[in-house]
Amino acid sequence: MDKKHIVIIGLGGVGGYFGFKISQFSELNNSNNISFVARGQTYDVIKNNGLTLLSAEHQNNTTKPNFVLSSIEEVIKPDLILVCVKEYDLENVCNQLSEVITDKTILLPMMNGADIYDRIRNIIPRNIILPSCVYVASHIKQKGIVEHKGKAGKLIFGKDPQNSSEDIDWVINLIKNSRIDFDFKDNSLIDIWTKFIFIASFGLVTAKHNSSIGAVCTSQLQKEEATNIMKEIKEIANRQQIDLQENIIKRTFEKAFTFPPTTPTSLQLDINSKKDNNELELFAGAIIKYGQKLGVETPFTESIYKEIKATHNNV
Ligand SMILES: NC(=O)C1=CN([C@@H]2O[C@H](COP(=O)(O)OP(=O)(O)OC[C@H]3O[C@@H](n4cnc5c(N)ncnc54)[C@H](OP(=O)(O)O)[C@@H]3O)[C@@H](O)[C@H]2O)C=CC1
Ligand SMILES: CC(C)(CO)C(=O)C(=O)O
Repeated sequence: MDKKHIVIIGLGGVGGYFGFKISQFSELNNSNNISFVARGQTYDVIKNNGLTLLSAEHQNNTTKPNFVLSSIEEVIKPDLILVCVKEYDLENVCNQLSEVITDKTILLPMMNGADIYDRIRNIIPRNIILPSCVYVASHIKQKGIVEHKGKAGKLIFGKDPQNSSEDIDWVINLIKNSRIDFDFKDNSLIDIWTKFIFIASFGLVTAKHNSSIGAVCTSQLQKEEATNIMKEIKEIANRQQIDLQENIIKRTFEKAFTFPPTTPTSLQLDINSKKDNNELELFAGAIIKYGQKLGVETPFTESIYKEIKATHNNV
């Protein structure tokens, strides 16, 4: 069988977890060519020491891919690209990717957000893009070293609505062989919005209070704030005929209870650690824009958006 060239862009929490599994499987079986694209210090560390994943799932916690590249320009004939960057880097990454992909390159974004497929499609009009969402609690411990906590990460991905008859069995097999917990759906839209309702509400509330997933489930105020945001997102989904479960809010809290209570969200970490960039626009900005477009009032999201902006100098 032909070896495939699989490229992972962004070796942070998500790329460092899912990309690690794909790379280590291919390394052990010599089954594919793997390239990691990392920048700055992350590039130096991975080039010299490989990528380290601290996780109860892996005794051997290092993987060395076939190639470590310091920029997307160096990517040659990729078959599959995992895009594992934060939303504020997405357009920059896609613009660079459009220069190196072939007609056959498949893109698998592993990101939060309800509009990721459309944003990639705006820049890359014809390739197969597999819409997805991921659940995993993992973060950069130090550059090139990723730490995973709690349950196994999960990937839910689906057919490209624009190219639904294309054969992507090899991608599904790759994910399966790499021992990634996954579901593959004909249509992954409901799953993407199910994740969005969870992460947008919990992300915004944990960011505002610098709290945790457990605190949003147990504090009366935080629970109420998250519920109000969820109601707005549910209405936005309804208007687009995305049939979220009737009891989605209750189910979302049940799902949240399955995380260790002290789990932070990535938005909370970024905002409260005063990083230069964060994904506030991916969550609050997107809800407000969808609301304006679809005629749905979003007062609770607007208010938390303003509060976070007013109280965090980095936003
Ligand atoms: N972490 C988590 O637990 C979860 C995160 N998500 C979502 O997944 C997405 C990715 O998040 P996460 O992995 O946490 O983000 P991280 O910030 O941990 O990692 C993103 C990485 O992408 C790198 N990067 C960005 N642009 C480029 C580029 N042009 N070339 C090479 N590397 C690049 C960044 O490099 P640098 O370090 O130099 O900035 C960074 O290392 C987000 O949408 C997030 O919301 C979803 C589920 C869980
Ligand atoms: C809550 C969590 C960890 C779940 O995957 C997440 O998606 C995030 O923090 O962005």
